[in-house]
Amino acid sequence: MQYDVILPAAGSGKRMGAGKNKLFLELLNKPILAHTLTVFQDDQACRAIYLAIKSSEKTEIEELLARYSISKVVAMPVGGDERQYSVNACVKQIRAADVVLVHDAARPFIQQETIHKLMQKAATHGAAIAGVRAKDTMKRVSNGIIEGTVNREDLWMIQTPQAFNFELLRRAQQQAEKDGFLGTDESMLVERLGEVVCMVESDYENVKITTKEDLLFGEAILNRRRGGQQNV
Ligand SMILES: Nc1ccn([C@@H]2O[C@H](COP(=O)(O)OP(=O)(O)OP(=O)(O)O)[C@@H](O)[C@H]2O)c(=O)n1
Ligand SMILES: C[C@](O)(CO)[C@H](O)COP(=O)(O)O
Repeated sequence: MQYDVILPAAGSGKRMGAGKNKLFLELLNKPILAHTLTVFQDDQACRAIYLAIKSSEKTEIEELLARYSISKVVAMPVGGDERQYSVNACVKQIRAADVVLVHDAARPFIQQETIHKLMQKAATHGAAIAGVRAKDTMKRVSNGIIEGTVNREDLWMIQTPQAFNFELLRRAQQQAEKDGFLGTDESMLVERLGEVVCMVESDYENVKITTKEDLLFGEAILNRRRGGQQNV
């Protein structure tokens, strides 16, 4: 079984505060984007990569693909002002596919085991997303006042990849576009169609590099993996 992957990489990295797209920041002397691309380049189950980019970064990304021998990128559409629009720009480039994964390019630590579980679940159930159980108590707050505590037993922190039967993903994106609906992940677009979305437990290392603290965590993860240290 194979899958195609959409990697939205057209963000601005505002919360990182680096003054540039955070995906060009390096972890152990390799750009975050290169780390993420390498995961899918090295996965024999990955047939093709669709990469949403900023038009101003096209040359830099082409140089990065050459430097890291990334040959599976088949399209680099220009992304939109919102993550959802960047993903949709890639969806519109795909003529036909069975299972398509959507994965934040800012999540370089995804493990192949999780990817393959998602691919298989989406093939049989239509939609499956990665996540981990909430570790902190979650509360609703209004104007600085606690309104209530959410039952943590049912709460998951959602990640990517999010895997879909391609026709379902395309239909969900088309309906959201028609309705002017903007979500924060692809699962929301499928949920609003009334379709079932399955949860696949990922791991706490699959963080999205968002603020500068995540860079410290990320380098620690890579050092541990390179050192082969399991229980650190
Ligand atoms: N208009 C956008 C916004 C985000 N992304 C991508 O979606 C992923 C997750 O988005 P996020 O972590 O929010 O990245 P940024 O939007 O760059 O960060 P910020 O919100 O801090 O600006 C990233 O790989 C980012 O490049 C994208 O392709 N197009
Ligand atoms: C898709 C996502 O990574 C799931 O947690 C998250 O919603 C992306 O949010 P962002 O603000 O676009 O980074």
